Amino acid sequence: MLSDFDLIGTIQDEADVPEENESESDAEEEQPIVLNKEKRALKGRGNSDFNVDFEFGERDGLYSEDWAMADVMAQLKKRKAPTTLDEKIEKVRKKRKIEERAQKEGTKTGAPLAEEEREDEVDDEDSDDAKDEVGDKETADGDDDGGSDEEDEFSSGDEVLKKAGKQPEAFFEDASQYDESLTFQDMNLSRPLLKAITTMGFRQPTPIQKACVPVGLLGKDVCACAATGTGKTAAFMLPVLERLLYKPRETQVTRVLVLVPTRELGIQVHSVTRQLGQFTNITCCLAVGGLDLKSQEAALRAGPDILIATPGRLIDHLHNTPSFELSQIEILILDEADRMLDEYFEEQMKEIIRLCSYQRQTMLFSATMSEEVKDLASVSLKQPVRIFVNSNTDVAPYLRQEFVRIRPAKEGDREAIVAALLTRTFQDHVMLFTQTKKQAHRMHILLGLMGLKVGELHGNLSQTQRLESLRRFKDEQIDILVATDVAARGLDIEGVKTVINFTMPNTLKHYVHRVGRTARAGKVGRSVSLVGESERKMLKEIVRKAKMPVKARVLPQEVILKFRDLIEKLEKDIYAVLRLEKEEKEMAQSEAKISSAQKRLTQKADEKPLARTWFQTREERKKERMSKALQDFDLALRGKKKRAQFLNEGKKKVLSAEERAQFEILKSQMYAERVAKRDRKPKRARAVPEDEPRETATTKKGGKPAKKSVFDRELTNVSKKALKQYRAGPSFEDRKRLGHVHKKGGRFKSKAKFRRK
Ligand SMILES: Nc1ncnc2c1ncn2[C@@H]1O[C@H](COP(=O)(O)OP(=O)(O)OP(=O)(O)O)[C@@H](O)[C@H]1O
Repeated sequence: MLSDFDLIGTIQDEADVPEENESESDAEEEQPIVLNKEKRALKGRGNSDFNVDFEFGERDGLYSEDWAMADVMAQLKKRKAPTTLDEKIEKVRKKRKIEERAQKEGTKTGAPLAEEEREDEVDDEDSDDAKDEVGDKETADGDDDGGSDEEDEFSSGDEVLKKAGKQPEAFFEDASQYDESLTFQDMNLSRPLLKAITTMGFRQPTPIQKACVPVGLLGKDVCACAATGTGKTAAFMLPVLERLLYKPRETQVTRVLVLVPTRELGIQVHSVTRQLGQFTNITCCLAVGGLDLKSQEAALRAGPDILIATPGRLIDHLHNTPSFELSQIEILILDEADRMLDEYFEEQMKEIIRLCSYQRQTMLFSATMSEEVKDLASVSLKQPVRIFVNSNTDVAPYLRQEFVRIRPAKEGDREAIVAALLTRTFQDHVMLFTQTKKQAHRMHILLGLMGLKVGELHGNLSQTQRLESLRRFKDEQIDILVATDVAARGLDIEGVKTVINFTMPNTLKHYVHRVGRTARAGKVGRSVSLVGESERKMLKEIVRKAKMPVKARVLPQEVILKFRDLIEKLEKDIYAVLRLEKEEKEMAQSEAKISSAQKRLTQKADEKPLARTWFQTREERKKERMSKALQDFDLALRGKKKRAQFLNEGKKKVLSAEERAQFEILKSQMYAERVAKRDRKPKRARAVPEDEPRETATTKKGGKPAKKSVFDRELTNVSKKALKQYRAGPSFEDRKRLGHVHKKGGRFKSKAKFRRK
């Protein structure tokens, strides 16, 4: 039955998460019934991309990272909502309990059960778990027609070399092979760094650290790929710190820029950097959104050695913090490089790279790579070294991947299944990913009403709320963190045992990052993803790429029904919590209006704060956003009237469980379609017209002219051909086709006349 679902192992629902130190034996226990040849071979010799003998050093437990976060926490705005969401949930829960008790006392027979009893009842069903047939890998892959071009280009270094018998085109050198016996002591690192490494409990370098640190120390440009949780942060930060120590600053300027896609990741990288540099005098500053602008400005003016930033906030500072510029940047690092170069950050990244010094070392890191990274490597890096310790979309080495099938027309079961999994099987250290902020919020309320300890993390929250959720999850005050993809990349939360995907993520790469929040630093972890009919394609791809057995998890139908029933009964309470939230929000809004009006009355005209500037005008920014949004909808709606109807109606009415799930899936489909379309588009290097003004780091601030912008390099390095073509102007045929050629005396003008001088 399940064989047509392309899975190669089945687990009963009660199967629990293995203890971390049981990873090997557990893997043995749950072997797939049939392994294909490829997997048998892999099992026999271990995973060639990841050294299975490698062990992460034990942390000594004494070290705490709290001090490294202290100044960041001090920047948070202390504004607090009158009541937290959990307090509202508790209020509604209590009210419901009182009502139920009163009802029970009134009518002894036929009364609904108290909530705890309902939960117990559901828990008792554990023993009824169904067993199911399993398919095998051979069958699973039967109708899958091979990998994409991208996969070929970004498969592991060994594979590429074997296949092509030559170096990959865009890269000057491949250094994916590393010296396995290399220790931290062999790396020529200074004593303060070695001391910090020991203090942090790192005993031996991870494979990516062994491969990257020596190359980074040589000052070479690097494009590196290694699985999630394998220590990429230290892999780029150690050579950075060593180079700063080796070549001390002459003037107090910022020499290293690390760009990250999310605020939380910025805070984390900043904290790791401070820990690695704790016995040095290297200074490090964090400039991410959501934190206090003024204290960031002051810190930037002091010229910290290393700056860790998110693109938006960095651009804000570049335009509004006097005397802060990037012309002295010696090392530029893009962490999560494929994300940094995707369409979302495209314009901002162009602006930042343009303002960076030409003479710099550039390092790109991610667990997944994309065409955009390859493009940047070829246009903007100097003879980059390619270090692919893992292939492009490998999941973490000790991750056990499971999937729950959502049957056709049963999309509405998703909430019930997740609730069942979280109450019965995966009760703590769980991250639950949803596609939309709205669904994340709903799941927080729903699970909270069921008595679970839950928090949420997504872009609709204030920065204080976001960090508070993370802290509570790390401190084990909450068991489940419901998050959107904002938490999918880079976050290193110790002890996450399980990642649950409410729907399959946008793309395979998103999947790799989400499930990468568990099974980090050599530990085991588990992912459970709900897969509906329309998401099977991605599942097939995951199964095909998996190096460890992939399992199907089956929940008994009666359990799902019980939870559906429970959710239905809680619907009223969810509404009550949402209403409390709305009331509180409206109240806060009117208070804010009154206080800002009062402020305006008392403020003199010349006291008004200066408006901050941005590299795009308001109009341009709006236009860019609109064009992306339109593209989104255009793609999703092409020939799909049903979707249009759904979207139109969906906004107005209260959605059913089915519709909510469909909306989640639709969101990721829209994204995936857009990415696919973008990848299909032939890429052309941008040639800068000669008359287009080129603003550079130094000319902008009124200094001497800068040497070369990134686009100059594009012109000289890659697109010589494009430049030649551009200078030559459009060909005669092209102009004729475009109607730019006028007949003169019945004859076309000669070709030569249309060539630009
Ligand atoms: N040599 C080492 N020995 C022991 N632990 C290590 C070592 N290097 C890194 N770690 C730990 O491994 C964990 C994962 O590291 P890190 O966050 O840098 O991974 P990553 O590869 O950047 O992951 P992602 O792709 O998700 O961003 C961290 O907790 C880090 O402290």
